[in-house]
Amino acid sequence: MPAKLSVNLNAIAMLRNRRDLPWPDLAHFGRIALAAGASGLTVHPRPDQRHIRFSDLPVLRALIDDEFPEAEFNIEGYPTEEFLALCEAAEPEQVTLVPDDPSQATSDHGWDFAGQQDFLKTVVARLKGKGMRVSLFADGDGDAQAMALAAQTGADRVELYTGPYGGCYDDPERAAKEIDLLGRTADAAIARGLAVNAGHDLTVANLPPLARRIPQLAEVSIGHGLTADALEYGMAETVRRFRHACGQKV
Ligand SMILES: CC(=O)[C@@H](O)[C@H](O)COP(=O)(O)O
Ligand SMILES: NCC(=O)COP(=O)(O)O
Repeated sequence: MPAKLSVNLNAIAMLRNRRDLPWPDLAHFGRIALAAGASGLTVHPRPDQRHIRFSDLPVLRALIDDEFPEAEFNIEGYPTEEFLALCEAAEPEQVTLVPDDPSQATSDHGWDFAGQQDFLKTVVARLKGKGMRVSLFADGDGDAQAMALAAQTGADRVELYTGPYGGCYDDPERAAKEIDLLGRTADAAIARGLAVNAGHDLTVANLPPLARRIPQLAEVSIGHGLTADALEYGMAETVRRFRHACGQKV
């Protein structure tokens, strides 16, 4: 089965937050994404709310429940008490736990499954006890032992961190090495009974080779590259609309 696409709204939220105005409106763009066939919406609220605001969560939950009941809500983040309470209130179908520090610009590594084993076991059990699927952000470095430890936490899935692969956009040789490592990590995860998601810096160009190497890929969550493409493919029509608003003949 092809991988499902969950559209990450963080980049659109960051654009919105440049002004004290309600656009671009997250629910509006979430609706467009789901109406176009996306399987779900992903958000990664951070403690400073620099992109997703906590108040966005009930709005997006209601959008899915009221208009797209087949779709999934995926909330990503570091499991502080505040984050866990947000998840318990929004009841996403999936929570992706990410070991990011509030000072990080973006997520840039997976969990230390040995060092954080007890902590993860507790958090995974709490979320699963409330009916949420749990995925753990993981380095795609080919470490089979790490996948064994990830499975021992009780999680349902891992999300392979594809940032290093995404960074190889101009270096096909390095990209091939990264795909090999990601593929071996996925093989080890699947052998331990974990399903495999992937995300970070995925694009229309780099996704097909990854999906060929990992045919069991359950879901990809994509925000930055997808938002960049949305701007590109919508720019010409938008300029025409603004020229018309200027009074020009279009
Ligand atoms: C978990 C992860 O990989 C991230 O890609 C993240 O959710 C993206 O969010 P930002 O774009 O806000 O960094
Ligand atoms: N989990 C990864 C994600 O949601 C999106 O990451 P990116 O495409 O914005 O890099």
